[in-house]
Amino acid sequence: MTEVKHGKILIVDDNEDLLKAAKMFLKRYFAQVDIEKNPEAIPGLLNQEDYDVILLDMNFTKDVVSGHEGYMWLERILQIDPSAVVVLITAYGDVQMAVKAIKAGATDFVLKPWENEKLLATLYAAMRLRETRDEVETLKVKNQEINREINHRYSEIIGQSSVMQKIFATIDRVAKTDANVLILGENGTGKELIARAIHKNSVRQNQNFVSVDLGSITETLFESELFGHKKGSFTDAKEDRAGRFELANGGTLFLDEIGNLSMPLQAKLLTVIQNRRVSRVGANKETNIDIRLICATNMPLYEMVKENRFRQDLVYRINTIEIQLPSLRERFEDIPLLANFFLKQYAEKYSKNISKISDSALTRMHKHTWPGNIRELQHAVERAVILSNASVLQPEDFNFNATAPKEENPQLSLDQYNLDEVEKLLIRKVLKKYNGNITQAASELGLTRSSLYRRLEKHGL
Ligand SMILES: Nc1ncnc2c1ncn2[C@@H]1O[C@H](COP(=O)(O)OP(=O)(O)OP(=O)(O)O)[C@@H](O)[C@H]1O
Repeated sequence: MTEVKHGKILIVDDNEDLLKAAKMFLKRYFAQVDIEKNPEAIPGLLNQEDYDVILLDMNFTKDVVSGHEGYMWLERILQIDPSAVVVLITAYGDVQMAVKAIKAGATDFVLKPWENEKLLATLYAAMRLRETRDEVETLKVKNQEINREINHRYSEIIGQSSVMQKIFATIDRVAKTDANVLILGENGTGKELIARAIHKNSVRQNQNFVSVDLGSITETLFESELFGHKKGSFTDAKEDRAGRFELANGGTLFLDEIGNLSMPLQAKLLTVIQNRRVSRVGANKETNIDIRLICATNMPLYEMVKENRFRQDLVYRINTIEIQLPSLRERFEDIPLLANFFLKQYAEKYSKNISKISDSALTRMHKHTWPGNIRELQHAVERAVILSNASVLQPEDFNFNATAPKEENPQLSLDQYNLDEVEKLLIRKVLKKYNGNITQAASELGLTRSSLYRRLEKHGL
């Protein structure tokens, strides 16, 4: 079976014999080989074709050997396509000139007269460079798109209550500093939203914001996830991988659910935060890391310190600035604002002509305790928007009854064989056991937090 040829090469040289010979040889290896003896045609050609490698002579005018023309055309090419891969053709003795050209942005050079094998090897290496540059470009664009999408999702922090106003003022003050921030608050109160807002308003805004849910990382994978690993350092380490600390280098690292870390892992984390250096699992070399650290938890960290379940020295490292987010129950006055904000968002998303939430529905919302806080309100509005056919949302569009605990101590009965009902009862029971703590409930149920959220949503809990 013949190998499929790929790659587009352009050769620009004033020597027609050289052009023909090179084309004859190279077209056996590349999908397209174009030749051109007049460099003035380069801009036009680059507009028509996306060449992987351009092989460029350095002198075009008869008896001129200065190489100036080569530099000039190299510069032009890189202006048109900054990621172009240009290999220069130079005569013996011009090596100094070629080195200078590489400094000016050329990828490599070949000496005239060349050996075909050497030319081929140089072009293959140049092609690989082009592919890598293309991949990096694609990844950059993808990364920007993902960030734009996430930033859009986290773009607005709604709240007029005095407690939220104080939080906004704190964000303004701390964002510009590099101080470590600890955000405390129940599930769904907006801890990640605040962390992203701090990053977005900081000098690190154009660098990565890397979020790690420590509650969902297993003890065995902790080091490899956070610090990275070298290929072969353990069975599943199929290739070298950077950890989250390295990925966040220059930017912000958000460690969510820090209260869930076991004592041994707290010690490991403390060492890295203190030294600001990480070494990948299986590697000897350490890398300096420059991160802004934001941590969050819904656990009572200070009580845990008293009970020796959380290291005091670690708390002191992470809590330079502390932000305590209120539960939704503590800022009922923000409910109409938040509910209308979500209404607008979901009416648009699901193309529904719903303009309002009725006063009676808003009054009913004030009576609800919102154990899942803003996330619960957001889901409640989303569900109502999907299910309603009217232009104004009414109390019955919200699943308030289902949300109120129906029985104090839900029991599983042996004659209940409906799997959905059993699942619902079980989730309620476990949630009750952990006072609504999603992370702990999910861990007991053997679920990730997001799959527990999906089930809460499904059962209207
Ligand atoms: N003040 C707010 N304005 C608008 N949306 C908010 C606000 N607070 C939270 N949300 C939304 O509520 C949802 C939950 O917020 P977020 O994930 O930041 O909470 P969290 O406290 O980090 O939750 P968890 O403890 O479960 O990780 C998100 O979709 C977020 O956009």
